[in-house]
Amino acid sequence: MTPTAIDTERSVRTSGLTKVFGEGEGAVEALKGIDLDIASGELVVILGPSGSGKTTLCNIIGGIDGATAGTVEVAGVDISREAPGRLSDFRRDHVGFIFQFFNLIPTLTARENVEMIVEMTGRGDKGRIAELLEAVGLGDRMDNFPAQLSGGQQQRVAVARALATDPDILFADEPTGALDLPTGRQILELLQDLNAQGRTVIIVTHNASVAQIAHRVVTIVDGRVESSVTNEAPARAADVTW
Ligand SMILES: Nc1ncnc2c1ncn2[C@@H]1O[C@H](COP(=O)(O)OP(=O)(O)OP(=O)(O)O)[C@@H](O)[C@H]1O
Repeated sequence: MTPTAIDTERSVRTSGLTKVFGEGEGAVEALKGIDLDIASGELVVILGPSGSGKTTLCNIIGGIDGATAGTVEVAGVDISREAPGRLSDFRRDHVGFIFQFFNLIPTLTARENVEMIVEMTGRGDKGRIAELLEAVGLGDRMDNFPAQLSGGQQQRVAVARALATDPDILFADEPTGALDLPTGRQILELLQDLNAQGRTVIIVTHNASVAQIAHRVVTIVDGRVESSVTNEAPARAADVTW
């Protein structure tokens, strides 16, 4: 599989993005003026050491958190000054999240975990849930609870759940962090396939090997973009090792 061609249409643009947590002496300036453009259909890996601001950046682009200063445009919408209610509409309509520890509801089956998102958001098609779970390789495990599934299988449920609302942009925060190498690699293959189908994919990680599959690697250090490097020949996820 070859990674998808990049559409020139812009998916994300941040300008002077700043985030300060807390006030006074205890204030932490997590982002110190981030200027970043991500094209529609790009697979971007955001790399950086622990505490550099990766998750904060992702949360603001994804509409989970607000900025202190600067602007954030996603899919043509300036979300930096949106009220919290409007931000949740934006998330529902445009964004899918995949987290390191899966964040599944333990008392719901794989199928019900995905169904819940469709019900909550009013987006997506309940009739497509079985198809989505099959597409992530869980056709025969749909009626299992999270505790009956391996870590990799749980992460697949999380991917299916993120896809259920048909988002424009998929965010994955350390999607391989809790997984062993073969299983983590399978999740990366899944993300690379979804990108090849045209979705913008943003992966946050401190695992430098994951960067090999990216069209572009953005390195964040101490709340600033240290570098943005285009990868002329992204690796196939199946070939990545760490
Ligand atoms: N809610 C918060 N309140 C106060 N400080 C915060 C909050 N969230 C993050 N921070 C601080 O902001 C800085 C950036 O944190 P962030 O989680 O974005 O880093 P990261 O690069 O994702 O780290 P990691 O790889 O460890 O997850 C850190 O100094 C962190 O302690």
